[in-house]
Amino acid sequence: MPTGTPTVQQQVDELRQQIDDHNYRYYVLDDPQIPDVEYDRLFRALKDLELKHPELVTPDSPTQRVGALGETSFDAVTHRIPMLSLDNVFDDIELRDFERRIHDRLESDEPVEFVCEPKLDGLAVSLHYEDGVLVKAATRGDGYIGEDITANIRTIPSIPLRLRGDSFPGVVEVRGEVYMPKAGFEALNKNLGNQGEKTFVNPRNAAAGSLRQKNPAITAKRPLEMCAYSVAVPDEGVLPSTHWDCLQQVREWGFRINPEMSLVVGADGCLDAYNDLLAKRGELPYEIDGIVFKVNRLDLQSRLGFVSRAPRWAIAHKFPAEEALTVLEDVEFQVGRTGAVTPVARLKPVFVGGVTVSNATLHNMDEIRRLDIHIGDTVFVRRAGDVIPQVVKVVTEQRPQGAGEIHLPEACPVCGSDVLQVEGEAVARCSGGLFCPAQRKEAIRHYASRKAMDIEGLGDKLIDSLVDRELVKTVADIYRLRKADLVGLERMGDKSASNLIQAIDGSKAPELWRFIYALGIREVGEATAKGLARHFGTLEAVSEADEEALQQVPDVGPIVAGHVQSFFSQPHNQETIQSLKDNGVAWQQELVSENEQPLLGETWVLTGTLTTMGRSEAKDILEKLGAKVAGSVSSKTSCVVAGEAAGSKLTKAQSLGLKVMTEQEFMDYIASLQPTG
Ligand SMILES: NC(=O)c1ccc[n+]([C@@H]2O[C@H](COP(=O)([O-])OP(=O)(O)OC[C@H]3O[C@@H](n4cnc5c(N)ncnc54)[C@H](O)[C@@H]3O)[C@@H](O)[C@H]2O)c1
Ligand SMILES: [Zn+2]
Repeated sequence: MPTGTPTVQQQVDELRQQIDDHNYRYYVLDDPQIPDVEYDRLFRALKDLELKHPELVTPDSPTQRVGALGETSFDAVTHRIPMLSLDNVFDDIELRDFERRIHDRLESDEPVEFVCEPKLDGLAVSLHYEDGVLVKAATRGDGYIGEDITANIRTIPSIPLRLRGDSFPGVVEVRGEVYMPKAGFEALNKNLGNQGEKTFVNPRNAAAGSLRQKNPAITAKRPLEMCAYSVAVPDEGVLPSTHWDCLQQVREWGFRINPEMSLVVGADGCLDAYNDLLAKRGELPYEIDGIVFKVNRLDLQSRLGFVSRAPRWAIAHKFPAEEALTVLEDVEFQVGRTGAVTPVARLKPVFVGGVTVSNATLHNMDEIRRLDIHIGDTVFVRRAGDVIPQVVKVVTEQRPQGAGEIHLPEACPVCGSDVLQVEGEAVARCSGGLFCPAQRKEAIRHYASRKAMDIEGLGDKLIDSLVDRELVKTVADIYRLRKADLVGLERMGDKSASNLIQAIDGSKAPELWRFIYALGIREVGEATAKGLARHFGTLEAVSEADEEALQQVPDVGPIVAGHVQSFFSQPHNQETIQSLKDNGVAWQQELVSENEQPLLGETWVLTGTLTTMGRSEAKDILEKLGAKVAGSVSSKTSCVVAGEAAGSKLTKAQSLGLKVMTEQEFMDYIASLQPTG
């Protein structure tokens, strides 16, 4: 085999092979292996070679054909008029060339009027109506033969099954784009992701994949819409004489046409329309990949005619690509202000969506597994509008040998505390809580908040400055602040600094529940903090309690118990609590006061024989706790205590689905409401 530079023929063959493969994956499988920019590059390279060597052009070259048609489960439909593609321009020079070619062909310098239409990113369909009734719908296929997707098309609400009015010709073909709006695409992908299924790279592939389902019932559930952009009838004389007016006609028949269309004159008008639409791109509820300019007069269109795969009277001006190929160089884990540990992709910088992107979110470990992403992988990055760039696909075929697997770190990269992944929850979290610097600002805010330690004057901005200047690292540092540290920060004067020092001093003796709440233990809100304080009475007792003991507290289940335990098992947390004590923080021991009535407003019923205490004793206890004790069961009953040989009241309570306690459960419950020291 001769080595060295390949011959032109070899280069052409190689490009054709690649393009054919990509066409198949894109049009038939709806699963592209490269982003469009990469594909366009290959296509241009082939076109350029064929331009320089016209003798190498063959009729089956991808430059001479559109789309692709593979094995399909749909019936074939031959298009009466071929469904062609559009030629592209990528800048204003190429656009002016397009205009010049039109003037040359028409042998006239008279300004040409163009209809400007958003280039919806979906797939083209052809819809046939006979006597106003939809009889056949087809995909573009290879431009000559498409797939019969009538049953699927019928599920799309914006497509009329019957034309409106009575002014339509007997035979009508309407063409347009079926697409999936952005919101529907995101919801669909989220759903597919949750079910562990393969997601779509972009709305175009989602639309194509959804429309070409074997089972139309699935298509019916997909959020597809359609906009019409052309019409053909056997006798063209019955149509208006311009493209613009034809579209108005199609609208009257019941189709949606795109509201962003405009009518302009010359390449200058086209460029203005391009810039206007580009500026709107992010706000549109659907995705567009460019703008299409079409000569408005139909007589001029027929004089201009077609080249092999596209009309000469229309051109697509492409927008900057929103997807690009790059390499995942590393994955770092970031700790958010709530402790969420999220993987961030470090990418080889790539220009996409109008900016250079070098980071992308990977969301969580589930996403990493779903994408099957490894360090060193070639990936699709997508940046649509102002949305954070995302890795949407991995080209597994290009994975280098020894590509690194990605693991969730065991320790928080910021504070070293354990990282916990709770079962059933997608997000992993640093367990350092209050004492993880990444979470510090948020934690300090919480600590100082009104319901917690209630330190007046310690506001958000001041906390930012204190943490940024490293004057405060843990909450214990708050108590080491001096007036001199504060003056000058956030416009803090002498007086307000003194006030704050006083407020900090005044916060040193909180109720126990406030202190527990202030620690910011996950899922321990005000009510749970109160329950813990009341049940255990001291912080030591809370911190030493095992999960079983913790679950004795009302509303504390295994998850909250786990959070409490893991918080107190972290040495950092114990150190900071000690440091708070050393700095004079002394919470009050919890004492249930005589008139505290946790069961206020509740109605209880006692039934059957109680063995450890008499009924009246039980009634006394309940009433002291604030409950009313009633003699009969109703839907308003809060709880029924069923002693031995309980009878009809118990049966009734069960049939009403009321809360029922055995005597032992009742004893445990009232014990949990009373102080234990
Ligand atoms: N990534 C890949 O592997 C891969 C493979 C093949 C093709 N592609 C991409 O597909 C595109 C080429 O495909 P194509 O031949 O369908 O051409 P095209 O998408 O560039 O243009 C033609 C299509 O534009 C659509 N369109 C949207 N709005 C329109 C309007 N107002 N008027 C007329 N048409 C409108 C129609 O569906 C029409 O078929 C390129 O963007 C290419 O990058 C990508
Ligand atoms: Zn941490």
